[in-house]
Amino acid sequence: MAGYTHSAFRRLCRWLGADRVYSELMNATGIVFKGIEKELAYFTGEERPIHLQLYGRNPEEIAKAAVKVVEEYKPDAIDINFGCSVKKVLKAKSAGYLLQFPEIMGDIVRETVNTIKPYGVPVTAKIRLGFHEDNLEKIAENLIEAGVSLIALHPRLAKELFTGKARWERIRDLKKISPIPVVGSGDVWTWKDMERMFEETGCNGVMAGRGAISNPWIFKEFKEKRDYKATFGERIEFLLEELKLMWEFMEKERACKEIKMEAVQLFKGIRGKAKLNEKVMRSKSCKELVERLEELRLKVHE
Ligand SMILES: Cc1cc2nc3c(=O)[nH]c(=O)nc-3n(C[C@H](O)[C@H](O)[C@H](O)COP(=O)(O)O)c2cc1C
Repeated sequence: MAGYTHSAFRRLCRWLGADRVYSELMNATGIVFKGIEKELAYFTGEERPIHLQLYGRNPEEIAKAAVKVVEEYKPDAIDINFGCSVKKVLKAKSAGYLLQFPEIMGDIVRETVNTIKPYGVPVTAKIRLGFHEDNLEKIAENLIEAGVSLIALHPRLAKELFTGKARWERIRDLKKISPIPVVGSGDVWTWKDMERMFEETGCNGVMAGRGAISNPWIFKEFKEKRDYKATFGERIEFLLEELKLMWEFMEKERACKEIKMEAVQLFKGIRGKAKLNEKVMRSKSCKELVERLEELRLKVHE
């Protein structure tokens, strides 16, 4: 998930029980013309299996970007994003915009599958139901015919963004017609939602999105089949650990800015979150941020 699920966060999720992870989406045009952004593509062996995710508009360009990424990073799969519907990508007529054109989606997958075949890396896709209207069957047919290996479905329309409810029954419909694995996404807030999605849809995998950002312990909960409310101290430890891991591949001050977004998410379930957010957000330098987090950690242990 853009802005959150870099290598550091993914490693922590794997340690907490996630079975596989996806990178943030990366722009194929940027990769072809400017090179790969290390902060987005970087991962360690502990994260495997990992899908590195691309988005774009032009089949040849996406295939070219895929070759670059595969040669340099050797991911377990290349995923193509056809779901993102933020203004910037829609303006570029890419990602979620393409849900209106299932044939082009098929062309993109076919070109990428054929181009990276010699490397033995599968191509997967992340989709929504359609753009203005639900076009799932047509989209799935084109992707499957083009050789996609797995489809992850967030069953909302692109124009709906995150409004309304994810229509899980459409994950079940896709599963019924699909000869390849189907992963369900959408409104998975607790480990019980994960269980329910498996049961109600018959899907092969469940993808935790926003629920994992505010509660990465969701994976541990699912594995252990029990509620686990992480303490305040554990949340602070998580942030300090994440920051330390981020410094491996991200400039120090930048990492400190980025981690603040995750802090806000992790403090959601905590009493006195407004004060905490202020304390963390107001820190003006990396040094100050770390000092404040360390201080909060000590308070817990007092
Ligand atoms: C801030 C944010 C960033 C996201 N970035 C990505 C992304 O880079 N790639 C992707 O496939 N999905 C992305 N998603 C969509 C999620 O993967 C997921 O499909 C969606 O949030 C629905 O699941 P949820 O209700 O469990 O969050 C993003 C969602 C959010 C809220």
